[in-house]
Amino acid sequence: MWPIPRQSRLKKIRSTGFTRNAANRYQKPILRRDTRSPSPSCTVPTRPAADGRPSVAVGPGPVQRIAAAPPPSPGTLVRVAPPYRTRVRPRAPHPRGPARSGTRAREENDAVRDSEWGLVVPLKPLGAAKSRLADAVADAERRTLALAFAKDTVAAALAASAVRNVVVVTNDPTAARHLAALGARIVPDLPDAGLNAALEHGAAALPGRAVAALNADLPALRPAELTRVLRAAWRHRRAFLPDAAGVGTTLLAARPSVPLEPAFGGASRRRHLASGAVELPSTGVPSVRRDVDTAADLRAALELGVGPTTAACLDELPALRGKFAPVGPEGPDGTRGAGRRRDAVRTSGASES
Ligand SMILES: Nc1nc2c(ncn2[C@@H]2O[C@H](COP(=O)(O)OP(=O)(O)OP(=O)(O)O)[C@@H](O)[C@H]2O)c(=O)[nH]1
Ligand SMILES: C=C(OP(=O)(O)O)C(=O)O
Repeated sequence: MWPIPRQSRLKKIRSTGFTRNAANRYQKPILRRDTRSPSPSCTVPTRPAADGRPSVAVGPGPVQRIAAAPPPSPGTLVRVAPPYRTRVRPRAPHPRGPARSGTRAREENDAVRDSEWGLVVPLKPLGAAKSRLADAVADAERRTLALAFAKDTVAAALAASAVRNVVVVTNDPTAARHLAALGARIVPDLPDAGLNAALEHGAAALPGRAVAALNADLPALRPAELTRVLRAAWRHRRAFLPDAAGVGTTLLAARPSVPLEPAFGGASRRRHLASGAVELPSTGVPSVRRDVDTAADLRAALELGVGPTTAACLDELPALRGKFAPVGPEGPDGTRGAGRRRDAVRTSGASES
C-alpha cells in the first residue's frame, strides 16, 4: 500500500495526525494483568546519632526496614515497566530538574550524565597522617581526627550531584573499613610511592571517566560547592582549585581521556598552573578550598562549619573538647567552636547543602 499518492498521503496525515513512519513509532503503553509476586522489602543500614538524629552510616549498625508498597489487587491492569536497573546508591535530584524527552533534552541529559565525575581521594596510613597537627594533639587524637576529616570529606563528596563515585586510595585498614561503609570504593595504594603515584593509581581505576583528585582533609566540604567546582572544571581539559592559603591545591580535575598529571605536594598551585591546568575561580567555594593541616586551619574550618564526624570528635573526645574554638564572632545562638557546626546530615543521595 506504500507509497501512497501524494494527495491521499496528505489526507491520511490530516486524518491521523501522523505519517506512516511516525505512526509506527507511536506505541501505546503495554498493559498486562499483574501476575507478579509482591516485591521484597529493601534494607538500609543506618546508625542513629547520639542525639537521636539520623546520621551517616559508619559501619554495621541497626538495620532500618522500609516496607514495600502493597501489591496491587489481583487482576489489576498495571503498566509494564522496562527491566529495572539496580542503582548502587539513590541519586540526588539533578539541579537541572527531572529528565525530559526530545532530542535537545536528550543531549542535555547526556551532557549531565557525562559530567558526573569519579573522585580519587588519597589517604595516608592514619599513623602518619596529619603530622602537622602533632604539636596540637596527642597521637591517638591526631589519628582520630585524620579519619574524621576523611569521613566528612568522603560523605560530602558522595552526596554531591556531580559525583558518580569516590575511589579512596589507602593502605590503612581501619580507614578503608569506615570509608567503604560510607559508599567509597577502596583501592590499595599499591605503588606506595607517595601522593602523586597514589593518585595516578586511583585514576587508573576509573578508565574513560572525568576524574578529579580531592584531598582527604576537607572536613567542612559542602556537596553543592563541590558540584559547582566540578561543573566549572568540566569546561576545561585540566583544571585545579587552589587551597585556602593560595599555595597548594585541594582539587585537580581532568576530563575523560585526559591524563590527570598530578603534581601535588607543598606549593602545588604554581606547579599545576605551569603544567597547563586552568585555575578555577576561588570565589563562593570556601569549603572546597579549606584543607586542614594545622590547628589554625581547623579553627578556620570550624568557622565554615565542619561535618558531623569531625564535630562529634571535637565535642565528645575529652582531650579535644573546647580546644579548637574558632577565632570568629559568636554564633547566632551564642555558641562558639564545635557548637557552631553545621547540623546537616550528609549521606549518599542526601540533598546538597
Ligand atoms: N594514598 C596516599 N595518600 C597520601 C600520601 N601522601 C599524602 N596523601 C594524602 O594526600 C593528601 C594531602 O597530603 P599531605 O598534606 O601531604 O598529608 P597530610 O596527612 O594531609 O598532612 P601532613 O602529614 O601534615 O603533611 C591527604 O589526603 C593525605 O592523606 C601517600 O603516599 N599515599
Ligand atoms: C598536598 C598538598 O597540600 P598540603 O600538603 O598543604 O595538604 C598540595 O597542596 O599539593
